[in-house]
Amino acid sequence: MRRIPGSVSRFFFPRKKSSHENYKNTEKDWAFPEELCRRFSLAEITTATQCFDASLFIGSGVFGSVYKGRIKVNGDEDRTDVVAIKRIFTDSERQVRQFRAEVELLCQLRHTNLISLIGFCQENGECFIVYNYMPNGSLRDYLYETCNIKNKDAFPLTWKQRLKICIGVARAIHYLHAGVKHTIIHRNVKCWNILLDQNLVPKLSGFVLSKRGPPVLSNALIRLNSELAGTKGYIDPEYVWSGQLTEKSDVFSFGMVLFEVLCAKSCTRDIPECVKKGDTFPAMIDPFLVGKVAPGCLRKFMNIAERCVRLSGAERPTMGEVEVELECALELQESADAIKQLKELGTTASSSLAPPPPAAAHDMEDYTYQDISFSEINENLPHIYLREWP
Ligand SMILES: Nc1ncnc2c1ncn2[C@@H]1O[C@H](COP(=O)(O)OP(=O)(O)OP(=O)(O)O)[C@@H](O)[C@H]1O
Repeated sequence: MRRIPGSVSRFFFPRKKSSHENYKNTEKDWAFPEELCRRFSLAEITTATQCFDASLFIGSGVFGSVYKGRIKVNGDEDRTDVVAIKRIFTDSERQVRQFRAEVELLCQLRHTNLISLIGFCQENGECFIVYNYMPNGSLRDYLYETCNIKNKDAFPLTWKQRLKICIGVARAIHYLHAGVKHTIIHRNVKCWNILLDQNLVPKLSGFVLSKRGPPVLSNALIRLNSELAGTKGYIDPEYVWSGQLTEKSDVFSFGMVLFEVLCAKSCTRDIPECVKKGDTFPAMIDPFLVGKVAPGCLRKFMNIAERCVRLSGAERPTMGEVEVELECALELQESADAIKQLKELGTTASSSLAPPPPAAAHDMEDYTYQDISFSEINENLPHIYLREWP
């Protein structure tokens, strides 16, 4: 049985010493296919970020610091585009390798629900990745890091907005697993890596840990022997035990995201605390959603989430199945809302001569959940969230 290194924090990496000291200055050794994306100069990056001015700093993650910037993307001299520039931490050879791998991977992918790579820069020992700027930040901000919310008008996200975000992310992961020549396993699906554009369209990001598998030829699961990497709380326990990464590892992490979306709580911190206290469903559901989610839709959504986080990968659905079932959950919500609205219109019309204005979903009477049995999911909650690490 594999053991996670003692210093478990957000990420798991076995540490490897750099094999040669000069790794930062190897930009010339990188035969990067430049026709696939722009290579920016360090001067362009410095100008774009006004010398990394603190006012343009967006935030920092494990792999680098992100700045908002303005840069000339096309040849047009007068036009600059708003971008996000990640200044990669380059303390080790591993980080430089990961930077190159992310650039090489992202420049070959195109999907509405994936973050777009605009270009990169590697110069003077510094590495940068330039992405499309996402004005609405990350899904995490809207669920449980609400102090970071950029657009207060969009908070709290409605249930249908959340469902559409989940469907978009499921499409992106399905594309990675089955829509490209070589299957890609993201390995770090989490709410922080789901960015939202101006229309709240989700864009999956954070490809630094992604792994490319063999060509997609059959329905057989891709199994990659890979060193352990991911984020605690989202990482597939089967991958932790076996060291074998499969597409189902992304399915597990996505299942955790689904629970976070429903509860507006973090699966690494808040949900385990609630479960320890003995909280159960439906009390764990985000209070803003209670009564707004149609019972049929809730049943379907919880069923998908519960199957995604099963201990055995073989028992989890594929991302294609998850995508279709989430679309079905959205249809269930829309048809329940339509029926309820019609009923309410009928009641009001019969008690008044003037035709009432159409009721918005949030004005309608609340749904109730007494017909749903939560016992199975409630029994499983400790197994899902209070798992002992091997
Ligand atoms: N393209 C982007 N547009 C707007 N904001 C972004 C973009 N990419 C990242 N950010 C924001 O920059 C901050 C740092 O992001 P980064 O991806 O480096 O780390 P993270 O997602 O917080 O964590 P981790 O490194 O653990 O994945 C986050 O607040 C993130 O939402």
